[in-house]
Amino acid sequence: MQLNTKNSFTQNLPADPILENSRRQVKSACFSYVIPKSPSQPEILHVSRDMAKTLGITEADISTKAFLNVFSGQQVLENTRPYAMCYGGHQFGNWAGQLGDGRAINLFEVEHDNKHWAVQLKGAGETPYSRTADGLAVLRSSIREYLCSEVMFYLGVPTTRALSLALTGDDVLRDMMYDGNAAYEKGAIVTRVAPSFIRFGSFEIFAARQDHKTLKTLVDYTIKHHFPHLGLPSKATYIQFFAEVSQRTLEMIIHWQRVGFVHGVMNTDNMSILGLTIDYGPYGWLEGFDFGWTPNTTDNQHKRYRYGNQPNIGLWNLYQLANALYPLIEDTEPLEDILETYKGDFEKKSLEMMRSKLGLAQNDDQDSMLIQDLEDALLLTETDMTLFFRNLSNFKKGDGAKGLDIVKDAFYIPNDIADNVAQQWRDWFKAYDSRLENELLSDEKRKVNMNATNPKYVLRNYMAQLAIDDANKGDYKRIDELFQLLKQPYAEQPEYEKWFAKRPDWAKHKVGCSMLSCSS
Ligand SMILES: Nc1ncnc2c1ncn2[C@@H]1O[C@H](COP(=O)(O)OP(=O)(O)OP(=O)(O)O)[C@@H](O)[C@H]1O
Ligand SMILES: [Mg+2]
Repeated sequence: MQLNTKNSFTQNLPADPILENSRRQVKSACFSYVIPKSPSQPEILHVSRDMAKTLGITEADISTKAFLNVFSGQQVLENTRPYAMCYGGHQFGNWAGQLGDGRAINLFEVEHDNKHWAVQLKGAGETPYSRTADGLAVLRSSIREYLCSEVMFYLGVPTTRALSLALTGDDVLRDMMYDGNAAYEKGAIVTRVAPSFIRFGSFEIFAARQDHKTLKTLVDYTIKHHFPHLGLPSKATYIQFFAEVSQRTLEMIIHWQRVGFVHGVMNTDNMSILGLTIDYGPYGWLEGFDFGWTPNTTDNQHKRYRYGNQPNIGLWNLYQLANALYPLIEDTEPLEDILETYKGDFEKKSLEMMRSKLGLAQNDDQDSMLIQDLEDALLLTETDMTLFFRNLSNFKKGDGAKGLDIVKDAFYIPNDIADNVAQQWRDWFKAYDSRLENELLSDEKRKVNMNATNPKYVLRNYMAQLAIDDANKGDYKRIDELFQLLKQPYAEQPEYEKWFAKRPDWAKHKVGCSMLSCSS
């Protein structure tokens, strides 16, 4: 395996001088050197071929001992030096102090085809940032992270990627529902890839410690390496930097809303500075369309990170980042303007996104009303988001009276739609139908456009759980089946039609399907 490795992060940023792998507060440094734990019986379960190719890893490389060793933490490549990054974060609205890579270990960077990637193992053992935990990850959460990050990529959502999923051969103790029933589970490692894993919390930690020198070093590094088009460091450049991060964050969240993805733990330590979805923990996919839904049981009470609140939380998190950058800018006004812009852009971009889901290429002043009425109707009875929007593309001009039949499959209890609900839907379809009269595209063309924005297949919560249940029994075929299916989430793929269906009844209240804890 010939990788064109680089070490720009460690070469350009201050290192923790202590080399011992013990838990500690790390000051004035962006990272600590650390060696991954040696797995006792590593095994590669799945590899993302596209991702491998992007890094310059060939098909032949994938089956080598070197590939297994490097991406299970067994072997450190020559001329590379693994490290864990220091960051802090606001968790559920409160400053949590130093967090850092407690179980992520960066291996190296790779340059290939003029692109620069950071490669890291998640679950490869303890680091100075592990606090009270073990640095490990279990198979169930690793399958979820591995599949979902690649699925998001194929859905066109900005995201960190995954290269491989490996078993370590070691058991890991977890109390999955935090109810005193701890049990051993299989340990696993996901190799993650992104241009950078720097988070909002990477900056917050230095601002909180009033270490403005290291803060500036990290901001300048980030701009030079990841936002080079913004130019040399200056106050104006820092403001531009914040504006671009805001924009990217908003764009990412609008994509989440489009596909029905609920992140589940939008703490500032889980916000990428590049606007990539990061940390696939207790995330979930909407089944019934519901602004109030979150899969994360830890957040059950306040539902801070519910579907409908994600854009607001994006803004809240950007406030924290603005506070962290303030010492370098010393002027609140431009930062406040950018946050105001986020609010306006959010309205604009949500409307654009919903228009595209409805196949509306023209602008009409009444569209926000039409969309509001649709959202009201979707909330009346449990209505599957993915099925609804996908089936809506079969609607043809003049179909007003048939609308309900066209989307009927999306209702969880189709035979039990109350008269007033049915009436509300009929009214909505009538309005939609007359709105379509302003559209210039043919029914066929509109359908093509809608199907490019409304996925036919997503990683439904129960689908990942089926793959996990099989994997816990030693059968890994379902991981590959879902991987292959979700590489083309917008394509019809008739051979996979069985996955174009509502959540089955058994999954409604099952742990791992509708409920997820942070235990991973
Ligand atoms: N098993 C663990 N061992 C050590 N540290 C952990 C463990 N699980 C979580 N942490 C740490 O707790 C903090 C919050 O955890 P969170 O669940 O957001 O992250 P994560 O899933 O471990 O990682 P990432 O954000 O890199 O995807 C992070 O600092 C993380 O490294
Ligand atoms: Mg995290």
